[in-house]
Amino acid sequence: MILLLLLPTTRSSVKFLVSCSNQVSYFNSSNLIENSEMSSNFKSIPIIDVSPLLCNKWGDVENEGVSEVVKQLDQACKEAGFFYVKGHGISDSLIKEVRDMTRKFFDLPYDEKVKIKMSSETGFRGYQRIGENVTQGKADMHEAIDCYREVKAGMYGDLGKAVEGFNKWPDSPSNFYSVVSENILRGLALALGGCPGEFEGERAGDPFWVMRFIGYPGISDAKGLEMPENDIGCGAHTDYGLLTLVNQDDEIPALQYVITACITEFSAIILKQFLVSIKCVSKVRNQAGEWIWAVPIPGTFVCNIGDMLKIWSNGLYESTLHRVINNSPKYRVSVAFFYEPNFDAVIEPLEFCKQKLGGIEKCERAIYGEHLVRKVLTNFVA
Ligand SMILES: N=C(N)NCCCC[C@H](N)C(=O)O
Ligand SMILES: O=C(O)CCC(=O)C(=O)O
Ligand SMILES: [Fe+2]
Repeated sequence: MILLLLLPTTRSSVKFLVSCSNQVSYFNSSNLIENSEMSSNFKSIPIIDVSPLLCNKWGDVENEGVSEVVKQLDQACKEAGFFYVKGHGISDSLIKEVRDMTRKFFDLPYDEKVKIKMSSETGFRGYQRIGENVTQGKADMHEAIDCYREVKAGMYGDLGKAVEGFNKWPDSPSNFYSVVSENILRGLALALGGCPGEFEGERAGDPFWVMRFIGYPGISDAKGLEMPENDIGCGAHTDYGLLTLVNQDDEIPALQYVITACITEFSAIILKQFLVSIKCVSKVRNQAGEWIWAVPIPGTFVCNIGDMLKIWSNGLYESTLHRVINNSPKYRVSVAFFYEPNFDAVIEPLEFCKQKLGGIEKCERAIYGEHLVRKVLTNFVA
């Protein structure tokens, strides 16, 4: 399958995205013309076929297919910071059905939607209106339904009180997503140099999963494509747990990541000049990063690492900064599944990850539930 998309990014430049069977590549038109050595500014985002992880019985980790995926996962986490997942075994029709039912819900009149309103009384489960979620001090242009692993009263003591409650939405798709996530995590455990079961038991044997059904309004026709990119669907953030799988609408590029390592092949000066030349400076997060569109590839999930895997890996894997901007006139839906540690798990750099960095502990310890509750309590307008 070859898919070619032209994305208008700024007035003076167009980004080409080419997706073929195992990678998405992008390059910038202005640079292409000036630079005959195309390879130096050509980067690719891997599409990883995780099927060997899903059919593995995990007794035999020497399996050739598994080693190959593990290598790809390791490279993707160290270089791009996110990747596409295919070969996950979830049918195209189910993936689409989940988005369709989400779209149907958001199509309902506000009075209907608000019947399953999220509040502190529901343990932050349920519907939140456009602008209710706040990121970096700004109201986000999205509405959503949040579901969490259900928590009975008293289950996690005082810390768990904020998230006690039951879901306001059927949680059945979470079972499928859990199986895929669990197996990708086994691959990541191997990639880091541990055993496949590293994140089971007390660490993430009872994952505090989260599922968000999200809707992003399109820009109105009157504004057109010249609208400045300030209507942010979801501001720049990292995810909180282990790994995230995003089921995003086909044909609407809106999710963007910062690539942290890939760009080290350019010198920072050349990169800066290049970004100035395409008037892209405001999008730059740091010297080594630019915003990259994670264009939708039907049948895949976009996967990124969260804050807790960053700590467990001692910073070998970064929790990748990302944001959502829906510049299209169409309403966009996505369903994000977050595979997280146990609510009460203590997270500190794993010994074998510390060894890889000369025995130095690069990340501070955390308790997952504390991290989550801190986020949840500050994520919404009063
Ligand atoms: N990982 C999760 N649950 N994502 C929810 C949206 C992230 C944005 C949130 N306001 C924030 O600032 O984190
Ligand atoms: O809608 C998306 O593509 C991503 C959503 C996201 O990043 C989040 O909810 O944490
Ligand atoms: Fe996110």
